[in-house]
Amino acid sequence: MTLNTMPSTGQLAGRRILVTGAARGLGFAFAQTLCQQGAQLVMADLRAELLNEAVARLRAMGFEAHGVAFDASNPASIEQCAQQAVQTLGGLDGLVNNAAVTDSGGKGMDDIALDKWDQVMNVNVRGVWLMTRACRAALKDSGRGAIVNLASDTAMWGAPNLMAYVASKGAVMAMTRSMARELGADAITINAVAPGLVLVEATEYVPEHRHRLYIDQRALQREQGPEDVSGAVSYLLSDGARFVTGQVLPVNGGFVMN
Ligand SMILES: NC(=O)C1=CN([C@@H]2O[C@H](COP(=O)(O)OP(=O)(O)OC[C@H]3O[C@@H](n4cnc5c(N)ncnc54)[C@H](O)[C@@H]3O)[C@@H](O)[C@H]2O)C=CC1
Ligand SMILES: Cc1ncc2c(c1O)C(=O)OC2
Repeated sequence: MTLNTMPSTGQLAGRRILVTGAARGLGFAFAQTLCQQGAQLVMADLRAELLNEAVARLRAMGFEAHGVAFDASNPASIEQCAQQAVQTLGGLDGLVNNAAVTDSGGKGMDDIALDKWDQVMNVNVRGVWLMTRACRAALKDSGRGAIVNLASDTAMWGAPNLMAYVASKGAVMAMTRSMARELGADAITINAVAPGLVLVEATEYVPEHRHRLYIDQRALQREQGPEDVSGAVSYLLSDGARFVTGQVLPVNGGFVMN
């Protein structure tokens, strides 16, 4: 029995959207919300097994979701993933560049390993560029293409012991602005969402005092969950945001403000 079958009235009704890093955490929450808003999805991730479970969960709710395993650090794999998404969905109206290496080791800047730095940059920065490029033609064909990149408010306040990650998310914000001016020619919007510290599997390791610091400094003094972010992503992919591009939207309960 499915209560949620194919809404035709949501703000994303009929939109074909690729969400990367959708096997768990924020990406999975986005996938669920976008489906609830009427979208058809390809969910892509490195963790194939976890991805299959995630796709099965959404399908069991009556949604149209497909899984594609890929590695965002591998240019050929990105190209293949984009092609498969376009083929599976019969075109593409939206892209959420959510996949990222979020564990940059928790080390101070003196101790970041060179290969960790390279991995963070290759996935979080180069991956966003290459996936956006790989999806560009299909998003142009859509006539209403929209892209959302995941930034982080750590890049705004300068979180310590996360320097590679912070640098990568600063790059995502800057790329979003530059790409917006190029993609405007194809009537494609591109924006970034910058969440604060969100309680998900990936941040379970974050010490209690860091969570406390975030909560105490927020205008809204409580923990942030993935469902606190998905509305912003859905909005930026929707027709209501058709004249919003090149922007970074902090979604953090009023921690850093811009
Ligand atoms: N959790 C948080 O507090 C915050 C997260 N963000 C951003 O939100 C997004 C999602 O974050 P989380 O759900 O916490 O992260 P996560 O660590 O669970 O990663 C998201 C997904 O990306 C996938 N992934 C990692 N490397 C990949 C690769 N090479 N190729 C393909 N997929 C890969 C993972 O398998 C995972 O399913 C990220 O861009 C992150 O930087 C931003 C601000 C706060
Ligand atoms: C350790 C840690 N602290 C704060 C944040 C993150 C994080 O991983 C993050 O991804 O966005 C905010």
